[in-house]
Amino acid sequence: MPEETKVFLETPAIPISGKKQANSFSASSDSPRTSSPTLGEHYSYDTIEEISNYLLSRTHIRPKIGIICGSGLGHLGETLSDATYFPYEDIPHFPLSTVVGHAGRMVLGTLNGVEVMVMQGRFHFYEGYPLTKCSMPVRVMKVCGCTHLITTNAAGGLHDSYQIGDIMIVKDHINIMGFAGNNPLQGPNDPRFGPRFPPMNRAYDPELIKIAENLANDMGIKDETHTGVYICLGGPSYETVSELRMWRMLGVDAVGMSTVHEVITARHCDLKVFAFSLITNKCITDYDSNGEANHAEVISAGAKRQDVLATFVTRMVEKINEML
Ligand SMILES: O=P(O)(O)O[C@H]1O[C@H](CO)[C@@H](O)[C@H]1O
Ligand code: HPA
Repeated sequence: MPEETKVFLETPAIPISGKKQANSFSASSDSPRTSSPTLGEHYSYDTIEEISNYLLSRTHIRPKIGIICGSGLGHLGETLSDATYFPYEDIPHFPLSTVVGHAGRMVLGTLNGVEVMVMQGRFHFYEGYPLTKCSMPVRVMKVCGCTHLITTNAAGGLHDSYQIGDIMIVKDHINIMGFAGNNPLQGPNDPRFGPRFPPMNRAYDPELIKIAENLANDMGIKDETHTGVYICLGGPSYETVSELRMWRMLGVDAVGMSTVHEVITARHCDLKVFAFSLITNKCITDYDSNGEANHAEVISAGAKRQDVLATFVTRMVEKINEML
């Protein structure tokens, strides 16, 4: 019997309570209550294991790479072979995706022969989910056996030279929500995930950044690919002209409402991280402009670039797989 099949058969099926907790902010019974309005429900290690076992007991895929698809970028999940699809509403303890362009499914399958797990849709703070909940699936990836996270997003291009459809490889972020006391690692720390005070320099793996830059060159998209700094704002309102000018002054190249909490959670549990933004709109930094940021434009820019992005991610997955 192939080793993979054996693992599948030997993985105990975990009884599922069937309880839905989407949009529920009450503390779970295995967590201490806190008075923080941003902390909400705490996911214990046991709960994360329960979710992971639910997924692994229903597929023979044993992923080493987790992928999060940003707004309008979920098409990648359709390109997997040997795929099992898990709608979020069927996964115990999972929130629901509420944003257009986020299908709300976890997919376990292979990308060019490499076993991966892909989130078609992520969770955002502005949906009403605390950051611990938004980034909980990253811990599920870790417990499922992943060693690497590729996280993608749609973002507004703030750097003058960025055009719609460009890719920005993320080299660093500004955790402005953390400045305001909102961090996904807030609350009790379980050392089985990671240390109380994880470092965040080199959060975006320098070797993976180099590999991605070379890959962009090989793919002939070097001129449309940049390496820059991402900021996650709380949303859902887009930014004012003054806010954008301020971020630009502070060294921000692309603006979004996601990713940073996922990366913090991933580094906390020692996943290697690669992230990129698709520039879906140019940030409006001119008071006289009649343009307005809108989500339809974001989705449509994603749809136009879905094939290039799928190739970019698939080839990154192959490169990472060679390093495993
Ligand atoms: O970051 P992703 O999920 O790609 O989506 C981006 O697009 C939406 C705004 O149009 C926001 O959710 C922003 O974060
Ligand atoms: N601002 C914030 N988030 C975004 C944007 C933007 O311009 N575009 C896509 N996500």
